[in-house]
Amino acid sequence: MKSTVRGVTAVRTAALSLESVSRRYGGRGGDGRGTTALDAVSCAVPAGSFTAVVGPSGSGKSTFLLCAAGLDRPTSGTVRIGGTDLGSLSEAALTRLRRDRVGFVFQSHALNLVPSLSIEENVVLPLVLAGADPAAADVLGRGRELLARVGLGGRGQDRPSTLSGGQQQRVAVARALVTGPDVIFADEPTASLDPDSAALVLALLRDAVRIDGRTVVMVTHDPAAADRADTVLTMRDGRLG
Ligand SMILES: Nc1ncnc2c1ncn2[C@@H]1O[C@H](COP(=O)(O)OP(=O)(O)OP(=O)(O)O)[C@@H](O)[C@H]1O
Repeated sequence: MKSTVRGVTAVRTAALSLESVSRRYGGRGGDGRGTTALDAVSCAVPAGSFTAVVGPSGSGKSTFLLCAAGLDRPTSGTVRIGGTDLGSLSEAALTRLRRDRVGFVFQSHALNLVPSLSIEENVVLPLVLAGADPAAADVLGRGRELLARVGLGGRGQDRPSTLSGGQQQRVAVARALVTGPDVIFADEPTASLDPDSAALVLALLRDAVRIDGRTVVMVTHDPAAADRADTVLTMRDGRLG
């Protein structure tokens, strides 16, 4: 099945699609009593692409990410991840979808990792939460493979606090990849990093797309980060412009 979104013919296999998604806070919006943070936003993100979402402060980027990732429910409209309509899911099913089919990299490296777990345990946490045995050879192997991939092969037994901010963000990217998700959402993943660490994190996200065929959607204020994307979506006053 095909549908037309913003004048672009989008196949149903888009990794992520939004159809006329609105999110209003605290009132009806447009009448001075509330805020329309997202205003009938439609877009289709093809599988295997890297999309940056940019725009001025308050334009709705975070709200876009929260709704697109199933962390918040839109007031109206439809969000699909891998063809699944998030609005049709119960809270429990939505939680499972976020765990199994979505990866997250947040802005603050301090918030990304669980301090009491080793780095390797952090990487495989989504698998363990889904019921995998943390001691199983394939789980351990996957964790080690991904840590080697992000250049931290020897650090698996260490705690996150022993790593630099940039190294912690690289662990967060490894964890975001561990389930082979439909979409990886990254919210300002380079905001707290020096330029060299930021470049490394962006290269890893780029490789996730180029090598693994993953789909990355990244909110950023950083022009250098947006430059690495295939597509740049610009938000203004809750709309894509
Ligand atoms: N929980 C909330 N309750 C009420 N209003 C909100 C809420 N979250 C966001 N808003 C409002 O929605 C609009 C869009 O906010 P949002 O955080 O999505 O913008 P942003 O582009 O991510 O901004 P920034 O770049 O500063 O992080 C703003 O007017 C904001 O004040």
